[in-house]
Amino acid sequence: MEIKLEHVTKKIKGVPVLQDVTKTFTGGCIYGLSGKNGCGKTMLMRTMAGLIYPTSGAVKINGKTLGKDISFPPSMGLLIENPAFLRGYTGLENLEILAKVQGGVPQDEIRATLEQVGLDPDDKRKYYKYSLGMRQRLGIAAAIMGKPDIILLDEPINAIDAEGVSVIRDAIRALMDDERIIIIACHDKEEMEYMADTVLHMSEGRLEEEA
Ligand SMILES: Nc1ncnc2c1ncn2[C@@H]1O[C@H](COP(=O)(O)OP(=O)(O)OP(=O)(O)O)[C@@H](O)[C@H]1O
Repeated sequence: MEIKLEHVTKKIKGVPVLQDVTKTFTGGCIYGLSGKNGCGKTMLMRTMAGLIYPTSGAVKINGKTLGKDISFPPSMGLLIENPAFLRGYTGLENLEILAKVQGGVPQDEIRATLEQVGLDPDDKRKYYKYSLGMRQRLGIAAAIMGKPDIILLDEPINAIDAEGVSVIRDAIRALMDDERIIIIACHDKEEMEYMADTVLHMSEGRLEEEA
């Protein structure tokens, strides 16, 4: 797997939110994106996911340009902001519905994914009764379910307690292999350094690498 950002610039109403970002992400590494609120982490993730297209420059997934050759990365799990789950269904039911849309993830794998993020697949509570942390765990489960080639997680541990953070960290680590690209955005630099293999720092829409 390879995600190549070539001189990616994004302007919104003339204001640059991404500035000349050039970077190649390859499989076998957990990348962290850190930086202050508003520095462009979410915008960069949206761009890599094909949710927005650059004003100039290109995003290539295994050599194919988003918005030109393909619309979205073909195998991708995404957690950005609040995922839209159905309030009247349980966590398991929500993932089953998503799995159908995505072309089928086996039931035992859905249950295992829920357990991996510390949720009980047999919990009968509906989504609207879930706490903020449980909602976030379900969002992570939805993003990693089916083990997609590219996993983009924007602030995955925001509302999660200390014990949960280590559960989530293990779940993400377990997904690592030579092919998969995992990118996590987190404004907590210390936590980021703990979770990721390489931390990239963003400032005012620009990307800088750290040693
Ligand atoms: N829909 C929008 N219209 C105009 N500007 C926007 C829009 N969404 C974000 N921005 C701007 O783009 C810039 C980058 O925002 P982005 O959400 O990528 O930051 P972030 O690093 O993810 O921040 P946070 O840590 O708060 O999530 C900010 O200056 C923000 O104000």
